[in-house]
Amino acid sequence: MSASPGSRAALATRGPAPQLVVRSQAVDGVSAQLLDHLPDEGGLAWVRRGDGHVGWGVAARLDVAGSNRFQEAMTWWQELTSAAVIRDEVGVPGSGLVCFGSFGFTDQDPGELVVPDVIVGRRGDTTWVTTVSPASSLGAPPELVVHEPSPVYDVAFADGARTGTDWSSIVADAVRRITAGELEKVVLARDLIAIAEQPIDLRWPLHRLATAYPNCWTFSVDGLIGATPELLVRREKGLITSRVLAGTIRRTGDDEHDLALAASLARSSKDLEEHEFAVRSVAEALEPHCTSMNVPETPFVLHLPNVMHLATDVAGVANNGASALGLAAALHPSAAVCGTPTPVARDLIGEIEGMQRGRFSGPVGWMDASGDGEWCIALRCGQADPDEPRRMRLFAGAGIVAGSDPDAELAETNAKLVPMRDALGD
Ligand SMILES: C=C(O[C@H]1C=CC=C(C(=O)O)[C@@H]1O)C(=O)O
Repeated sequence: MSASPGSRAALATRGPAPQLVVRSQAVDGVSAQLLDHLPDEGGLAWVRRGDGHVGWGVAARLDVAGSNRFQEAMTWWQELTSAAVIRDEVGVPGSGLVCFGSFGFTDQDPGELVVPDVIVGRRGDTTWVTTVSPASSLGAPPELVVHEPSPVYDVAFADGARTGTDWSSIVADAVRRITAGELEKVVLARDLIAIAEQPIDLRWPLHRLATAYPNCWTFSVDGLIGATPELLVRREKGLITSRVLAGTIRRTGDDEHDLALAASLARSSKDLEEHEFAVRSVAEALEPHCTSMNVPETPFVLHLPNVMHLATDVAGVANNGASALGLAAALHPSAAVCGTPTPVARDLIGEIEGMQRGRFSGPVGWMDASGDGEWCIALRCGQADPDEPRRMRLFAGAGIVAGSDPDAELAETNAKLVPMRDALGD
């Protein structure tokens, strides 16, 4: 599966939203994994523990950038869904009309919403197919075929915008500026370039990510693929949830030692401080949208195969009609990917990080016609190069506070790059 170079400009929808006819039907006897159904071009995916949905084709698409991007996307989706004729015979989250989407970290980084022609979804024992067609040409549900991805061989990795040593020195600079009182926390990121012998079939790393990181959300949207552990926001039937992560320790592979490390993470004042900034930013952004909110006082330790994180699950009851995307817009950028205070951290990132993040650390997810959906933060991910299909940019960042050690932060970003490196066969 390639990223369909050039699709961004060619398929951009700027005029009135098209009128779509949508039908979701349950299908029996489908035992293949959702990702197995992805064709070799332009597939979309959102999978966790075998559930989720995959899609292909483009029934409608909006490309957005600029300070009004979230509002533009919401208006487009509102118009598209109100004009659509939807026959949903399944009635579970993800059936009916859905779009996949991703947004840049900054206003200038482009993002998109995509409605596929075909969506295959699964929730527990229910598997369904959704077809989306223009009103004039109602399509029949396709035969579900299993496709084999091509293995990725001989991947070489090279520094991206900065060497590790240079990146550590900008972390040291950030620590000085935090100590001087300019700000409290900033999240700094770096990139790594992966170059394979042959064009990269994105389905290969996607399968490996979904297998190795079943508790993460494995995604593919327009050439951005990854397995993220951080749920920015889910809205489902009036319930709003968010999983906030910040504060990290590497795993060693020795279970007993890792348990001791988890205990030290839970006591680390530097990590607890870093985590607290992130929780506060999420709680403050969600508060106007919730009647009652549960924000646990103490984080738990989330164990992933490569790292452990301090984690807090925030929950609330929606008190207004804000869609999942509206909530994601209110939350982005949280202090898990930007810092505190947000504007100062954002400026510092622009000043010293030395690279364009693109859609890394922006919202990535999906939404249905009622506005329910899930938006995660695009972490542990890579961006396929639209001009060179053998190449991907991989990303990782780390939260910097007054007590941060630049070498330890560099090691942390290396641990966060492991999922994508392994998925590409390193
Ligand atoms: C910015 C990243 O992680 C964020 C999410 C979890 C833990 C983080 C940390 O401990 O620094 C970061 O805030 C990344 O994975 O690239």
